[in-house]
Amino acid sequence: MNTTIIGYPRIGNLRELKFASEMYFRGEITAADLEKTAREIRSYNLELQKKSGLDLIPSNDFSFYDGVLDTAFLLNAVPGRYTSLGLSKLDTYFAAARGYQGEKGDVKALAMKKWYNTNYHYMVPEIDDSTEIKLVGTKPFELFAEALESGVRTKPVIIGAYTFLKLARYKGNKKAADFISQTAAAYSEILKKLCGLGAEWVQFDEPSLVMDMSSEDTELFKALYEKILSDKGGVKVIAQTYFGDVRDCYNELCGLGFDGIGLDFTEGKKSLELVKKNGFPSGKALFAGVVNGKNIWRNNYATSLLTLTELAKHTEDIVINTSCSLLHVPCTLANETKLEERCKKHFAYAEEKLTELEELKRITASQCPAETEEYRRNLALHSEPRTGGNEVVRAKVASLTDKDFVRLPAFAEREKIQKARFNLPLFPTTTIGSFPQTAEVKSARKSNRRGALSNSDYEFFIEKKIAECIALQENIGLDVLVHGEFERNDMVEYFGECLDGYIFTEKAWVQSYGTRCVKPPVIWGDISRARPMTVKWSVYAQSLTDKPVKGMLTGPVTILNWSFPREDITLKESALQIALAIREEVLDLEANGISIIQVDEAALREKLPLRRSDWREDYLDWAIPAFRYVHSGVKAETQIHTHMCYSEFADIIKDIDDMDADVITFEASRSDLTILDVLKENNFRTEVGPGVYDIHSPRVPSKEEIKSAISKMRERIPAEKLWINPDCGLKTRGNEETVPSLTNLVEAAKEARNENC
Ligand SMILES: CN1c2c(nc(N)[nH]c2=O)NC[C@@H]1CNc1ccc(C(=O)N[C@@H](CCC(=O)N[C@@H](CCC(=O)N[C@@H](CCC(=O)O)C(=O)O)C(=O)O)C(=O)O)cc1
Ligand SMILES: N[C@@H](CCS)C(=O)O
Ligand SMILES: [Zn+2]
Repeated sequence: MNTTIIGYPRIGNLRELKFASEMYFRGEITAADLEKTAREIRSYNLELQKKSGLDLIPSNDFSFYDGVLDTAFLLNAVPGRYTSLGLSKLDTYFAAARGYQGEKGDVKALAMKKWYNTNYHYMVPEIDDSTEIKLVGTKPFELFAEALESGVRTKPVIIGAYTFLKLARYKGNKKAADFISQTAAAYSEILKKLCGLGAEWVQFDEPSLVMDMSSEDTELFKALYEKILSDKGGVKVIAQTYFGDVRDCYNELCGLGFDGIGLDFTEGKKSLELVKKNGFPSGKALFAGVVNGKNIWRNNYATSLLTLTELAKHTEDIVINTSCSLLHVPCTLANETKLEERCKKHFAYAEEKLTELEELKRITASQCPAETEEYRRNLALHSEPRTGGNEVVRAKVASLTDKDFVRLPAFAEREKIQKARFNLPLFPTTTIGSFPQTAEVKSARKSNRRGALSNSDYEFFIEKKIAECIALQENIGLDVLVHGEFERNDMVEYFGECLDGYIFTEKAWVQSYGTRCVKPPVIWGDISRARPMTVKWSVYAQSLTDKPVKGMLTGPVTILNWSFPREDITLKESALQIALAIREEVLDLEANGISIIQVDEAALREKLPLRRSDWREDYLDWAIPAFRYVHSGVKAETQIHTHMCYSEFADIIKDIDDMDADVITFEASRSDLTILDVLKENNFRTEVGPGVYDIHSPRVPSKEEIKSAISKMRERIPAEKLWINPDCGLKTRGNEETVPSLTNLVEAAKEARNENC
């Protein structure tokens, strides 16, 4: 059996691409400097994969921002508002990714959405009636040629035609089906060009095939590939799926002219069953995703071997693969200098997963796989008992009953009590929590970690930042304040560091979007709250002002979803353990005089199963109760907020209402406020603050722009339920953007208030 991977992380072992790109954005380096860093990362990754013995190495998995955006540029699906700015190719690309505000114009970024069930985000291509899809880009060809020059005939990786058309947003009357001919022609041309350059295999990523598919979807998929594959020249094409199984189109997939089919045997609940029941077409290669591309635990060779052995009964041509791109795991364990060996030996990041593939290859090639050294070592590792059990926590979770998940009195009564208590103006203004994590804040934290800044000096520094933040918000005139989250490196990692049962890493960075990375903490054992985590900071902030300051927590589902989870207990069990800990913190904040508490569930939607039939049992039936448990013990007059960003909420809007928060703030501005109609249609009960401007872009929104967003909101949301706030936290912004943006926001809210009188 040969080996391959679907893609490798592109940020660099020490986030070199992030730092170079951000320097480029600040005008500190040239485009050529940035390109040089990019080339170095690609070359390093190529050599590493070559050395690991990987048989088929991907190319074009590199991106300056996002692979879907790259595909839009490749296919000429770029709105005129970016191309007409008259910027360089690279700057036009970044304008679409981040928005542009400068001497050449003022344009918002493309919408950004969660990439299936991951914490990676892609840029949503926009297609209108005048879009002409055709091959205009050169990146896959250049990167193939670059690798070939280094002696590697790579497997170019491109987002597939079906997935591309499914992910695009259609702004005119035309729909995906109207673009079949153009798109197929462009993809055929890509294949011909790659073939001409000497490619043997090309991988088309088609994760949309693991979603529920209507008959129209199947038709679209077939129509595209019947055309594309009818004219592919000598190159072999893989349809690479991931994040689930292809139960709705397995037969169509097998019936089309692909040379390879990539299936996910980690998350694909029915992948093995599909092959066993339907067989696998002869003459095609099965790319078997058995090494988990999303989690950091060492592969269990016994389990993988079992799958591969089963598959071998149906096909001789198996390529051992990862379950998805390694984009979703950190680069290398080599930089984890502080992780205890007893833990580290259970971990495999991207680089170590390459070794796992090589070992699996050796094991499967052996006459007696179970006798091989690699297999035995792996078996011993997986047989070792883990420490970290907490019987008290387990017993508490086991003893929860229905009434623990119900907050009383009911929403309507609480709403009245809270209106009287807070006496806020119409359209109260607030922010989502974080204020700019400036270089000053990051470097103070870094000094503290290194021991150069004492704990007391660091705490003094954080207090100073909180005081500045409260004064700033009072000056601007916001109604409900926040402490600014300066003490946090990240809204999940911070809690991981405070909770027992977690371990955290040093350099395990994973790309979240563009240049932004996260370092997910690892759930090692049972979770419990060792000590108060946020009370000190919230109480200090509240002591500085008469306005309410929101206590700021991350909810259990988000903490779980943005951590590397355990695989030895269920997600539900971990979520409830975390919920116990966060509930203790909520009650502690309340007992210490904090009257409004925000529990962020930014990632609630993220791990919603991709197939509707799995939604309730596999997820919502425990995720919504986990949140409800966190706040069911607070008094009626304590106001509970929650916040969500970067997801489609429409189809779970009733479940979101059922979280029973008093107020929810949503990401909305990058999605053109489409959520508003859904709120209206569903008679949404929770008070709501749909974001009035996009914080992930450096643009400063004008007062008029914010007023226009508020007007749209007022048409659909009862005035007494509407809050005014940005889309998400301000941590990625600078003060120079934050202050004018919030000033405009408060002015716009005031004007709207006056108009309402
Ligand atoms: C809100 N979002 C979040 C998601 N996931 C999370 N886990 N957290 C989130 O907030 N998903 C959806 C959205 C959008 N996604 C993101 C993801 C990441 C960021 C972000 O701002 N990331 C920062 C890193 C944050 C962090 O951990 N900072 C640390 C370390 C800082 C650092 O890099 N230090 C350097 C030196 C820096 C210097 O002084 O120059 C070093 O140690 O070498 C910290 O602050 O201590 C990023 O920069 O990528 C936002 C939204
Ligand atoms: N309170 C967090 C939520 C981000 S989703 C913040 O403001 O950064
Ligand atoms: Zn957010």
